[in-house]
Amino acid sequence: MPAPLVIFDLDGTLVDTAPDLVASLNHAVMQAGLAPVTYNDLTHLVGHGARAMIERTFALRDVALSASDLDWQMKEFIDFYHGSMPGDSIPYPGVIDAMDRLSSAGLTLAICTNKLEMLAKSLIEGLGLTDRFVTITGGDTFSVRKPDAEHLLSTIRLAGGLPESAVMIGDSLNDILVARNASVRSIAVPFGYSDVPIETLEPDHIIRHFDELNPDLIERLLARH
Ligand SMILES: O=C(O)COP(=O)(O)O
Ligand SMILES: [Mg+2]
Repeated sequence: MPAPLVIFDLDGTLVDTAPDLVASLNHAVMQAGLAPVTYNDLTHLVGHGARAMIERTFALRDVALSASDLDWQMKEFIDFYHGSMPGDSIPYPGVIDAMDRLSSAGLTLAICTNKLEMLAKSLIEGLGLTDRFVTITGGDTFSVRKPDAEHLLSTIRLAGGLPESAVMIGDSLNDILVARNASVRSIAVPFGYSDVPIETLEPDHIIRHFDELNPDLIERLLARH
């Protein structure tokens, strides 16, 4: 039986990336004449990767976006975001200690995010956290992304784990849905970028702070499987 595997979502779960996402998005869309977006807008824009975030921003402003404009916007967004990493993005309070507790107890850690894999890996590298994760997969790593079960199941396979001994931790609908679709236990956090109260997503468990994340909790959740 492989070691239990704890899989983190990235934006809004492991790292508070909102300031840099908003700044990079505005860097791109303001060049196209759009009014800047705010943190509150972000909860409705983030979740399906950069391309969807740009498309949703144009839709929010009721401005048409051609395929070539989208390519140009993507390049502006990615160059700005990547160029300023890690920027003002910081891991959420207590998450480093929580990862220490899990790793010390022999659990394995991975990341399953809808961010582009390259951006996710650069950010984690910039924060000095790369060595903590056995696998980091992004929205473009496979042909599908969260909430498609295969994104999570493939991440678990790459990490050498098993769905029945894995727990997914996330802040948004896609994270709880992908866990449910893959028959994997889920934990939700309330401090991320969900556009609805996380209780309504019906995760298996909710933690208010990473102080609550420990090997015992993971054991208990997996025992209920
Ligand atoms: O960047 C996004 O759109 C979503 O990223 P996440 O899956 O890490 O929350
Ligand atoms: Mg998230």
